[in-house]
Amino acid sequence: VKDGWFKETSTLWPGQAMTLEVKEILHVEKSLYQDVLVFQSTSYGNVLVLDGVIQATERDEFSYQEMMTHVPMNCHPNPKKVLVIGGGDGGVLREVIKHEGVEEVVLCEIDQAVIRASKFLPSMAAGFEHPKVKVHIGDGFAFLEDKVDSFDVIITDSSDPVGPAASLFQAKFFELMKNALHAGGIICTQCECIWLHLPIIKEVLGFSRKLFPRVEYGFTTIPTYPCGQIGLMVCSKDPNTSIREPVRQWSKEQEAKLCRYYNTEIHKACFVLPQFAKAALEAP
Ligand SMILES: NCCCN[C@H]1CC[C@H](N)CC1
Repeated sequence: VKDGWFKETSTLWPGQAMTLEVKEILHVEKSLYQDVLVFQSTSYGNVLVLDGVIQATERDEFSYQEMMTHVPMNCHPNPKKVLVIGGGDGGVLREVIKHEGVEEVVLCEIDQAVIRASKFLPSMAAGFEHPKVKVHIGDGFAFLEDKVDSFDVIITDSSDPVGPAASLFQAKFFELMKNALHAGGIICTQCECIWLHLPIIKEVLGFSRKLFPRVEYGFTTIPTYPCGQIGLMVCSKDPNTSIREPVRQWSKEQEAKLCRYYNTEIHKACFVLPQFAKAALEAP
């Protein structure tokens, strides 16, 4: 933090940086895996930063958490068992339990320090309170090694492929997720940005298309992520899952009560890509 401003730089977005004005530093910790920072910003609420990269701000996190959760969940007819890999800030958990049919959601987070830091973003940490939630501290890779036919939906809410989350962007991990899914199971993974990472996205789509009969790539808008948007890749084991069309939807009133970003129209719209991305990413 310099002159009261936090600057987000990364080799993953060379030559550009998001800066947020800092009101107060709330928490600094060096965990076993990464540097953890929480600060109160002047305009985006409290901000969670891992290894210098913005993970969530109170003002705009709902865009990412809602889309990463409700797009896959509403593609499944009756999701009961849900697994979240990563997501130690609690945001996705908070969204998953909005689906009443869910019986259990397991969170597998490698770094306990992230869960501790999430207490500084109470609207997200609230996700941990629910009786349906079970927390496992460990590596998602190792956790999935002995899981077969266990989950209806798996959401990989990871940081970027540099550091602790690097292994979550490799083909082997997607094989593990596929094996851990029930028949008809659906995965959703954080899948970077079309303005910055077309090669990474292309690679992930490539091996996913070999593993799953249905693969779709979409994005959501979120001011404090690089280039103001982040992608999500949704895959289904069932070739008949449309993914672009939800099989479940809330009423307009329910939607208004439960969500600030997600709705049925934006579920469909998020998969509409601009020409440069469509050309680069469409199946060969
Ligand atoms: N649950 C926190 C979200 C983690 N995903 C982010 C995607 C964009 C990245 N630059 C940083 C992590």
